[in-house]
Amino acid sequence: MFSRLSTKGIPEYCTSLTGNALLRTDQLTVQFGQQPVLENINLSLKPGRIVTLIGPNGSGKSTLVKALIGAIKPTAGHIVRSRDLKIGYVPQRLHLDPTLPMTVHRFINLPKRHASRDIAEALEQAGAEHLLNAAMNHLSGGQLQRVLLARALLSRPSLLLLDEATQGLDHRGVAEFYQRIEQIRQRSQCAVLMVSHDLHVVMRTADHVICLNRHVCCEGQPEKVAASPQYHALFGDQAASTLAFYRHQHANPQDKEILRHAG
Ligand SMILES: Nc1ncnc2c1ncn2[C@@H]1O[C@H](COP(=O)(O)OP(=O)(O)OP(=O)(O)O)[C@@H](O)[C@H]1O
Repeated sequence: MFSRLSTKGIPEYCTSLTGNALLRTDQLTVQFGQQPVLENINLSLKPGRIVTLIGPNGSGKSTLVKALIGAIKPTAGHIVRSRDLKIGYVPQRLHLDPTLPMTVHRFINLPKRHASRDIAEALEQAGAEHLLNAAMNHLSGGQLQRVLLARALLSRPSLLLLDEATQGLDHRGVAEFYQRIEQIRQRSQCAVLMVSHDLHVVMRTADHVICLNRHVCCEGQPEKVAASPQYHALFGDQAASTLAFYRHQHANPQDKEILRHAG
């Protein structure tokens, strides 16, 4: 069923996938020197689904995302990917030389140029159409995230990977960003895997939540995860408040709409 890919640029530990998953990991394990960081991770990403990865600081979330994009080689296990998989990646941070003048237009055309029509469409989807000629080093945190999202969308990804893309945004910015991801998912039916610390928003927007602490502690639909002892052991008081929030929302569905608008 699976075969080694010979496609240039795809690491040899990645194999191809048939069936409806876009990407799957089998017993994925990463160690830095003697330090185990990820142990036996099995996950599956399917078109049109939003999967959120949560876990405490240092639990291996970014390492997992980097392994999925091929930037970190697993110590053991496999990454199994569909042949037509196209990944759009929004990094946690971007380090740009503040003395280097660069417009959004120029940044988005690095390392390769894109047609103006495609750039306009990606910026529009990311809510950044007005930023085309803005200077990169003058962008606010929220504007920069939208530009990074637009850049990731340019490849028309079948899988969008977001590593704490809402870091540093205020509540409203976080809510808007997640709404945008939801619209993109509906429009393109791409799969989304995002790393997040925004537990309330995660519980409201994800289809599937994976709780990571070197290994997968628990996973499933938000309600199941929010009620699990493993989640409570990891997140303590914060977990209790997300569960209360989730139950309140479901007991009062009219509040959902109010919250959606209030962010
Ligand atoms: N290149 C590396 N070399 C050595 N150790 C690393 C490397 N990258 C990450 N680590 C270590 O691996 C562990 C997991 O780091 P990772 O960044 O994946 O965690 P995280 O869950 O994304 O954390 P945070 O929520 O703080 O962003 C940490 O102990 C980190 O110090």
